Amino acid sequence: MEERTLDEICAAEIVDIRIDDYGFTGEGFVRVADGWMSVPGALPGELVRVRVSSGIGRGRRVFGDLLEVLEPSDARRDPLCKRDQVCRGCQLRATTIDEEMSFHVRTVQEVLEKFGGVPREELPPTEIISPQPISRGDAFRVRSNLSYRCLPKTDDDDGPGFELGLRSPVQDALVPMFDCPALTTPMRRLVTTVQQVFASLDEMPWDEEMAREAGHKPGNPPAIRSVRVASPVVGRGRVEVCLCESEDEDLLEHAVVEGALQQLFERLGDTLGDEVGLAVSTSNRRVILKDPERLVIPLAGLRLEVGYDDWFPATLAPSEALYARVLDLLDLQEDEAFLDIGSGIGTIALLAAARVREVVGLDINRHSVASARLNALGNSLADNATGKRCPVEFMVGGWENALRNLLLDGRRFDAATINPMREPLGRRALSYLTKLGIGRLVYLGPSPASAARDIAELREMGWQLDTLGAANIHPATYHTMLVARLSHPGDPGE
Ligand SMILES: C[S@@+](CC[C@H](N)C(=O)[O-])C[C@H]1O[C@@H](n2cnc3c(N)ncnc32)[C@H](O)[C@@H]1O
Repeated sequence: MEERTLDEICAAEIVDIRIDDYGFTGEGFVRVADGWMSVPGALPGELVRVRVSSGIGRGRRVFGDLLEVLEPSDARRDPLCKRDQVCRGCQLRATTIDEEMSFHVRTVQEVLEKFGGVPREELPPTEIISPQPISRGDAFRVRSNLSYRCLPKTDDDDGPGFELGLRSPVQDALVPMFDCPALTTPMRRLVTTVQQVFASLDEMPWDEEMAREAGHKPGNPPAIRSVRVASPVVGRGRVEVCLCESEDEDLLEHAVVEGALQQLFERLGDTLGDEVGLAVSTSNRRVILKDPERLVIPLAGLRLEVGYDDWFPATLAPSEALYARVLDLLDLQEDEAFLDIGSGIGTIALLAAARVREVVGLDINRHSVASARLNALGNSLADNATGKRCPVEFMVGGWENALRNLLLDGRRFDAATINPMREPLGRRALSYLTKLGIGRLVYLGPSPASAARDIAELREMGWQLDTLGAANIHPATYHTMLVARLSHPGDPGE
């Protein structure tokens, strides 16, 4: 606890301060006499020298930039990244693996106490779900969204004329990603190739700021907002050039046949290998410039095809560890029916199919449901022991409607998974679970706070929280996947 007030700290500009704790996003956190201070990159227990970098904001909080660690924590390690201080994409890169894991465990326990209404003494122990072994040098990310910026060219400047990378919260620059330690080797190679193609252009394409200044009018050159890159395997991947909004209805057609972008697409088309797809898109349209249109990712023994509109995991080995543990927790039996709620491209449903009698997946994204159906056809879903193929069905629908429709159709299930994005499902949707006969549930929550809110609702409906886990699916970052197994004794008369 820091005894100075926020006004005193702001007036001093540079302060030496002791970090109390972590904030929710992995930053160092200090309780001040009349508020809070957040210091990204500082660890609990450390004495650090900080430059105040913001005024007193909402919730009486100020931010500080870490200038020097005066007394380092035992949990501090070499971040193995030369851009750690300016990038901030990996908030836990300078901590030991043990510290990183205990951060995830704390996150899960804190949200359940705060938003889930579960007293600390009633929480089951929290297990860590992570690839084994994991080391500081492991890189896992197989997709990334790179912002684009055109740099003003001056006569005496022979720089590249553009930046492609992550927006830095610390400096006015994009952090290049070709040597990012979070990216897998296939990703680094593809990012390097894209970077080289941009560097070879005679003229740099417009960026978002140029488009904004020119007013998004028809006739203005199409401008690039970002470039999405994904590559799970060396030589296989896809590149999507995302354009800024414009009033030009034929923007995509113009982009492909005119000006600086035409050269970019031609060179990308010539340079990217046969198994790397290329597309150009605005927020509501996409043109495929080069096949393959679908990306194939090898995951947990499955061959999964992914369209441009599908969500798919950003990491492979950590996700495989997660899915393996989820299947264990479900404890599926061969005469059971299983429901995958938020099935995406079908991964959990297809993994469960080898163990049960019947599987249904549901998702609001019709593109993902189409991909999941394709993936059901493209993978062997037969039970190893009996050789019998389990019927797998995927349906399009929002949580509440889809669950109600299943109920109206007289469908019944024994076990389910829920894997939303970052929003809770809410009470009404969750109330259908027991009506559908579901007695065992594994909740995979990418937003631990939202998951905890749903768990609070479930507990009020008589569900019991059996086990808790913290999955480290984005190693070196603060992102925690909350994994909870719940069970319900069943409603008499249902
Ligand atoms: C994190 S992804 C999970 C995908 C899948 N379980 C997997 O592991 O590959 C979350 C999924 O929830 C779906 N979703 C989001 N909101 C939804 C809603 N209201 N109703 C149904 N599905 C929804 C998204 O389309 C997305 O595919």
